Amino acid sequence: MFDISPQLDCGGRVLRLDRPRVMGIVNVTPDSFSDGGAHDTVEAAVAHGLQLVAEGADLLDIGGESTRPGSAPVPVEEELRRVIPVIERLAAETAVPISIDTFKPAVMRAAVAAGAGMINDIHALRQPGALDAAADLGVPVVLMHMQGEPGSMQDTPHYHDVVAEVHRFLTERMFQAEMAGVAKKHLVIDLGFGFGKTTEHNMTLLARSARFLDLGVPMLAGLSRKRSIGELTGREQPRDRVAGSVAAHLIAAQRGAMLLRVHDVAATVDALKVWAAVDAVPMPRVD
Ligand SMILES: Nc1nc2ncc(COP(=O)(O)OP(=O)(O)O)nc2c(=O)[nH]1
Repeated sequence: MFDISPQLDCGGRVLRLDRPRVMGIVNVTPDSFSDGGAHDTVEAAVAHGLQLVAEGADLLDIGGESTRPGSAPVPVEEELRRVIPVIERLAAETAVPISIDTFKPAVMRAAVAAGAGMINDIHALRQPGALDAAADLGVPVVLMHMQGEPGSMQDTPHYHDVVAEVHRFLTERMFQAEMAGVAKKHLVIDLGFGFGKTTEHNMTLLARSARFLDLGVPMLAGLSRKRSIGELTGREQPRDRVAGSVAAHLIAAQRGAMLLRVHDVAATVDALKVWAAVDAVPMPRVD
């Protein structure tokens, strides 16, 4: 139906998109909303990344700056200090693609030089220099929708039609990326759950996420342990939101997401195995 690329070439490490793939989150931050401080040393972050691969993660997403609502910006030198040693070690010690979760061009460039094979940019390459960096680096890049800035995005999110507005934004960012020289085969889109959106906005986007398949590129879904899951389930603590997160990501996969960005890899991998077994059952013949 849509000629979505069957794989992503992540700096020589190929990620086949024959089934939904699990992106394990490694936050090397003191203040990430769900696991801040748990892995904020090189050793702890590397150990956590290796653990996620052992649990079945198909790729890892390394982040050095929390983007939770109300988060404070991190200087580029500090972000580099946090993530580069971790990327170097994980790129050497595991064979899965490594993604860098950053919107700073300097961090993108240093991370790819250190062994990252994908850029995950919550600002969709809108920072000065980011489009050129992505074009120069020639690796897949995730373009995510955000309304506003992390510091204030959850104050009063408002849309006339959230699906149409997010679709328009991603269409425009894809156009800008391709005009700057980023190959379409390297583009991934992300609806940006929780980034300037109420729970109602998030659930509307999740329900209609198949609407975005006409953009012709893989879609990433990131709902893991987020506030909306907490609101729907009554689970105050992010670590208690595993079941709700797995349910949301299974729905995202069923509606076309090919990359699932999660904290709880083992639970997500298990859920996808059950889904795959059911999905493999041939449709009844219609004579
Ligand atoms: N592409 C993409 N990247 C993201 N990066 C961070 C977070 C926020 O989650 P987390 O990393 O767990 O928390 P924090 O930003 O506090 O480190 N969510 C997304 C997302 O939904 N999509």
